[in-house]
Amino acid sequence: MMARPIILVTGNKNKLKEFVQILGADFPYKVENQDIDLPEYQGEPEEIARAKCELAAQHVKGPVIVEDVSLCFNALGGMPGPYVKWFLTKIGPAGLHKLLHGFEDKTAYAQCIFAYSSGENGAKVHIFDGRCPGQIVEPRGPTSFGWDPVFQPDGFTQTYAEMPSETKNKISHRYKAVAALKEFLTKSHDTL
Ligand SMILES: O=c1[nH]c(=O)c2ncn([C@@H]3O[C@H](COP(=O)(O)OP(=O)(O)OP(=O)(O)O)[C@@H](O)[C@H]3O)c2[nH]1
Ligand SMILES: [Mg+2]
Repeated sequence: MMARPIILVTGNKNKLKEFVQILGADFPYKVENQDIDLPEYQGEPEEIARAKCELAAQHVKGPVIVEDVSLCFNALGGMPGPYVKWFLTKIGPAGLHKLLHGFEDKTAYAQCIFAYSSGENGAKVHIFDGRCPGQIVEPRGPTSFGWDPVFQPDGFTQTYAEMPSETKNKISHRYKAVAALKEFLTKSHDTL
């Protein structure tokens, strides 16, 4: 078994909390968090996650996981996408909803990409992509996590913010990506 813990590099406490809840107690590795502020490149979400993972591996010099999240509006060709953090800082959740004012199509998807590297020289970066389709609505519910109040997943009448965290964590973009990551790392358990 891998002797060293896997380091999840993120500065976002809400992401970390959900990651730990979703991962559960039956994960065969020890995971620790390091809050390293990594620069994020521009580009497609997968390229951003890959570059972030390579930088994290250089810092940690061991096994790392990074997460990059996008909120993609279909009417805007996928924007704000990976730049949603900056939109959120400047215009807040209500502003995100207003961006779609002139568009009939309010559909969107939340995308979570995990990238894993063993941290060895030249190691492959493995990508795990989880998506949840939904709609952008007027903000409803607690404002403790990002754009949760404006994202209503398909099949639900509540926004992510309004639903219990156990429900969000069973259907979310993050749930789907963590499930794929967990399956990969659990299967590799004897070889890593
Ligand atoms: O309402 C939300 N529900 C979620 O499930 C969720 N997951 C991420 N986010 C936000 O979307 C942006 C992604 O940017 P991001 O992936 O670069 O994250 P970050 O910079 O905060 O952390 P990190 O890069 O250190 O890991 C940031 O504003 C995050 O707060 C979410 N908001
Ligand atoms: Mg970030």
